[in-house]
Amino acid sequence: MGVTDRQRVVQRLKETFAWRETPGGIFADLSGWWRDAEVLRLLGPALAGLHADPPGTPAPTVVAGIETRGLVLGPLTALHLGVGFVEIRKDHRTSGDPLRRDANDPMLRAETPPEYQDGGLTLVAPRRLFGPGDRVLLVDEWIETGAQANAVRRMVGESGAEWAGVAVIVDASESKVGERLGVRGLVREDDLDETA
Ligand SMILES: O=P(O)(O)OC[C@H]1O[C@H](OP(=O)(O)OP(=O)(O)O)[C@H](O)[C@@H]1O
Repeated sequence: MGVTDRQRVVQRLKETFAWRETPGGIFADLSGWWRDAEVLRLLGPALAGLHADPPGTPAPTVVAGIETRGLVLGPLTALHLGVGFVEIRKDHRTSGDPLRRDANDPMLRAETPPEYQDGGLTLVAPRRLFGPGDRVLLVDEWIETGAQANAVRRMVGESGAEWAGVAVIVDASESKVGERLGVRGLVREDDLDETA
């Protein structure tokens, strides 16, 4: 992706983003991003390109994405990299899925801290989907505390695969979290003008 395309997608991301005031507080409304054909066309290459920094960084062999938005952005990025995609599920949302309860298909599991999102989250993925020899790039729309990305990194480590970092649209992480997890973002949260 050329510099111009990267600048263009960042511009469109800002233009189609909205902070919405609700009775529960101010929330980021990302629906304008997915509705915009140009954002959708440019996001995969833009997220894939983040990982090539610094130049010479070995390419990922697989992309992973956490539900919900990672299931959209991960495949867009994987398509551009020419690799496959692994869905990382939230365990409490998979309780009705018999495939997640198959003893012959063991799961990698990792928990966030218990105070995260009022009680903690357990992330799961089938163990057979990545392992030694793989470099796993996590793709997401937003990173803040890094709790979910850190849980995925532990799953990747347990599998024997290598961690290739996180490519994200909005990096709202503290610098020490970003450095520890290898986060690269298209925009910082501060770039999303509150008055947009
Ligand atoms: O850096 P962190 O503090 O871990 O936060 C970032 C995570 O939070 C959001 O997921 P969320 O659980 O809100 O996804 P949802 O759309 O499924 O509710 C986002 O997609 C990241 O996965």
